[in-house]
Amino acid sequence: MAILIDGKQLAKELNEQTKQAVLALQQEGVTPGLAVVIVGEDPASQIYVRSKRKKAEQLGIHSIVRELPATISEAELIGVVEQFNADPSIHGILVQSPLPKHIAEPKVVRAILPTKDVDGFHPLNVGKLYANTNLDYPVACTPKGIMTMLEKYHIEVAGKEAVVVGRSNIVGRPMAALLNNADATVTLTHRFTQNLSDFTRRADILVVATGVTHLIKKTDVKPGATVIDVGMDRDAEGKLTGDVDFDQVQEVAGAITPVPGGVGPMTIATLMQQTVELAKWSDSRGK
Ligand SMILES: Nc1nc2c(c(=O)[nH]1)N[C@@H](CN(C=O)c1ccc(C(=O)N[C@@H](CCC(=O)O)C(=O)O)cc1)CN2
Repeated sequence: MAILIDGKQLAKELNEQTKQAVLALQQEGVTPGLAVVIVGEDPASQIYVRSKRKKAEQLGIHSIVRELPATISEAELIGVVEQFNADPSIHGILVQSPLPKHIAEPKVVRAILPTKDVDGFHPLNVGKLYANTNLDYPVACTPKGIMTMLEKYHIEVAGKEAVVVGRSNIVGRPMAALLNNADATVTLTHRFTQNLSDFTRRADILVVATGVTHLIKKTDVKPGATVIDVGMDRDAEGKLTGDVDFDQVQEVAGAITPVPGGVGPMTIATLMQQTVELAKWSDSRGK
């Protein structure tokens, strides 16, 4: 039976550390500030944004949520981002994804100042991640949170074979880069990968982020592997579930994350951690 990687508990611990870091910064006269922009009324996005606001408030982070109508133009949305770029009380800005179809998400992301890009999606920060520089820069929160989970559970990465399923800009691509930077041998698979199972069965660390309910079964997993499920799917009864068939896979995996209570809570905790880091870095630059 696999070890359960408890994201809820880890997030609690990380949030406590963040709370202490906020207090320390406040003693230096800096209150970290987070601006969250949400466009339209996607119910899941509204839940995530509400959780971000609530967590920021609990940790003493100044937070602004800007709710905009689905009809807003790309130029108007970029205008809102630019206002936050110029606001010295804001250290981290994020635009909740997905955006309505008429708005080009990459254009909006490029409008965020790289030094306030708390999601780590700006091409400059993505470039730093791929270049594996030792500079301070933000990284996409879900993969960064997963690296924290691996570290906290003492799961070795260097020299291991890691397979990432799904190549989104939010999870798959930055996840592969982080694992590569941590000296794993990484394979990034996607919807055109033939014989997916041939790859997943080689993985010591398997990260699955596809949005396909229960894509990964027991026979797709190497015995003893660490399995990280980033899926946020609904089953036939509307119950939240993942991309991994948890009941089956836990019988063979060495360690596994549940859904809910795995990666999700760590995404928000990492966002808070990174808001504080951006505030620290901006303070050290004298801005
Ligand atoms: N700008 C961004 N947009 C999106 C991101 C992101 O990192 N930046 N990630 C996802 C959504 N997301 C955060 O924004 C997110 C998803 C899920 C959870 C979470 O805690 N899930 C819970 C279950 C919640 C539920 O019951 O519905 C869990 O897994 O336990 C947090 C954040 C896409 N958009």
